[in-house]
Amino acid sequence: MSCQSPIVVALDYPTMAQSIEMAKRLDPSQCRVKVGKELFTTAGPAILDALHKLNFDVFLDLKFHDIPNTVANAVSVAADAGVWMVNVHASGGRRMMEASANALAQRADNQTLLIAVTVLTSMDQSDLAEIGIDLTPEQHVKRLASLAQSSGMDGVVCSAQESSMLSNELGKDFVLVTPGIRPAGSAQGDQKRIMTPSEAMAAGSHYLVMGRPITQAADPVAVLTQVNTELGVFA
Ligand SMILES: O=c1ccn([C@@H]2O[C@H](COP(=O)(O)O)[C@@H](O)[C@H]2O)c(=O)[nH]1
Repeated sequence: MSCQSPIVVALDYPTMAQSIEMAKRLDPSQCRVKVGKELFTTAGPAILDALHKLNFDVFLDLKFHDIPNTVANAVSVAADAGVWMVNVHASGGRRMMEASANALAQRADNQTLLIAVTVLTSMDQSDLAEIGIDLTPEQHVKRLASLAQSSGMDGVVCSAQESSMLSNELGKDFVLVTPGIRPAGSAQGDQKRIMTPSEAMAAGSHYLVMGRPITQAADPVAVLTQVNTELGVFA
């Protein structure tokens, strides 16, 4: 399915039925979808097949973080399942990321994007300090994203607050996937480093992950349509 929109809707639900109910209300030409830990833990790989049958591009957001052999094999199985995008943690290090990138590169005609999580959008400087990292989020994101790029990743997950810096440092083709997207007036929740959809696109983000502002809205389709319209997706 060819999707013009940069929006990736996070289907964070405790049952497969709820996620499919939402997916059926959405149009795969107007958004992609993301399967994270909650949904995958309840539904397993069947959810990927179900969403593919509905013609969605699927981002499998399991943030793999383990020894190189384990992560490379997990990424390969995700590609077998036909997901559009899969991710690992950049903090797993160069050998883990290189092994994962090599696993996908060895596949004939690989179509799956492989990206690395830098600093979670729910974290600020005080959270980093508590785990022994005496850098600003921007400094740590820059370090991990540079490592990810030189380890063969197609891009990173970061906050849109770092998109402009990363776009300048690492080039416009390095894919920037940004959660923590909050339309003006929507609840911040547990996210610390946020931006509006328009600000994020202007900063250089390629894909905008949106969960609760869409899935918990009274009219999810109306919110998605409004964001797409603001971004000029269908102008
Ligand atoms: O740094 C990260 C990495 C992943 N996420 C995921 O994105 C969505 C965001 O959902 P909202 O409801 O829009 O906050 C969620 O699935 C997270 O697991 C992230 O937020 N930050």
